[in-house]
Amino acid sequence: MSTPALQLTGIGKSFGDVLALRGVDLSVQPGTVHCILGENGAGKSTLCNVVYGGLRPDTGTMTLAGRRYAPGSPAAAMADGVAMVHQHFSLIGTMTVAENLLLTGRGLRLRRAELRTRLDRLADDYHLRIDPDALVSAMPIGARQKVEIVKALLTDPALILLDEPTGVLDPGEIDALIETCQALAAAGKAVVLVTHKLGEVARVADAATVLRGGEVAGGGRMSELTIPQLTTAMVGRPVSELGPVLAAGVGAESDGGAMPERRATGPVVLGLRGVRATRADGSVALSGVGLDVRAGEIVGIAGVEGNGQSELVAVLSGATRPESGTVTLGDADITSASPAQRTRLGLGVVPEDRHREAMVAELSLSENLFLGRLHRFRRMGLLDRRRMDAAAGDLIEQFSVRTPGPGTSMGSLSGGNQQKVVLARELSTENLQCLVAAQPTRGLDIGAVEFVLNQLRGCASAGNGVLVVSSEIPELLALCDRIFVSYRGALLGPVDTAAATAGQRIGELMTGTAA
Ligand SMILES: Nc1ncnc2c1ncn2[C@@H]1O[C@H](COP(=O)(O)OP(=O)(O)OP(=O)(O)O)[C@@H](O)[C@H]1O
Repeated sequence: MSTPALQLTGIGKSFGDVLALRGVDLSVQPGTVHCILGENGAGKSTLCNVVYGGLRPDTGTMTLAGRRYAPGSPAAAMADGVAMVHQHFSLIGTMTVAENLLLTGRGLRLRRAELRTRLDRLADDYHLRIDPDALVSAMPIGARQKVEIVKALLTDPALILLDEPTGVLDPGEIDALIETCQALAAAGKAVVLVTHKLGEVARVADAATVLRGGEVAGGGRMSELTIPQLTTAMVGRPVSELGPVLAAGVGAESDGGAMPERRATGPVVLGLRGVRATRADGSVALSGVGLDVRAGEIVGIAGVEGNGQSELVAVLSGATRPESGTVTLGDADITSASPAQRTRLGLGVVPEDRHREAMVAELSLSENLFLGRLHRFRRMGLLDRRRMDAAAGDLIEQFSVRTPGPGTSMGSLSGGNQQKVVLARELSTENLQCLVAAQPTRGLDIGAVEFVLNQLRGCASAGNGVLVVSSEIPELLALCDRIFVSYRGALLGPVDTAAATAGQRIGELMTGTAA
């Protein structure tokens, strides 16, 4: 075996009382893709940030290509040949791709013409073609992700860390990213890929390491490992106990039982009639959409990113006012209602961009759980924090949020745990009639995905309507009574989810190749 591109020995890192990493040993070979797996809060991002110089480890040592390595900052890590693509995007939306890259490349003294040559080379070598003149805010999420990767590669790193890059991508974009990772490894670079998706691990990893509670819980070369072994190390229980959707995802049998059967017999709780909306650039986002969601049913919306799904959720949440058409919740016309009024009327919304739209990083977990509902805990004008924290404690336990307690700041939770908090809040909306959930399982570990799917089923079984917008077709098929496909601002379908060909039919509608 050659000298490892990266070697970690006994790395430990705490945040106050939270031991995020304990005694982590890791060896990444050059020319390989090394996947890091683990439940939400297992320490994956912390590990990447330690290697990238954003965090200093409390214990342990690192070597890079055999040389002692202790970066004091990301700039120092970059100078040593390490690059990182973070979970959250860092591009400036009001600037073009080239402007963003030149800003990053300042330290490299890149000139505009030289940048174009470099971009052409990266496009050829790593399947990363991007339009330098495109305005970032107008680009779909998958294209922005590519720009983030290009930005990281401009320094020609020997080691590149990708922290959950595929969470926001659709299947076609994931295929492209996998090709990029393989091309990077073929060029001799070491790629560290954090992911929750075991299908990707099976396709792309040469080696894998599982973190659990900040410790290495398993891993090795993929030629000597199976996906069910990795899953067991990750969740700490046998794969046979996973539910059917997830077991299928890891290629295992399950005794998790059949899907519950439900009938859509209730009244319409959420209704859209002739809803039209346009984007900032004047293009049509929703072209007269009509949809009914009934009490007790789960309706799914699939679609390739950029076909109107995000705008549909924005219209439902009250973030965007439609140009024409109506939206009703139960008997109430909520077309012009504010987000807060919608919450009071019983609409729960889990937006796609939770980080920006659904949480306040500086506030505590408790405050985030009861945002807009603090009146419940007021007594004679004063906030009864003890009662609020106790109620938060119940939700934290119910949703297995990994945190020291309800007073912890929301921003210090791991990405997946932040998401669980938003779900917990919206599912516990008072007088809930309908829940709208955009990409509800994005960024969650497989145990948490199973939990969320069961919560959504439970929400419908309790007599609420549920509308799920997701790019995860197997999850939609396992969950929904009816599925529509969002295509160029219209809803196509519904697709009969009981039909054996449902998945194929959805794929055809998504890509516009349906007869
Ligand atoms: N800046 C911080 N301050 C306090 N605690 C932190 C901070 N960053 C991370 N943590 C804690 O360290 C632990 C590990 O978090 P980390 O983000 O590394 O997990 P992760 O495996 O990347 O999770 P996810 O899959 O949800 O993104 C968590 O308990 C998290 O709350």
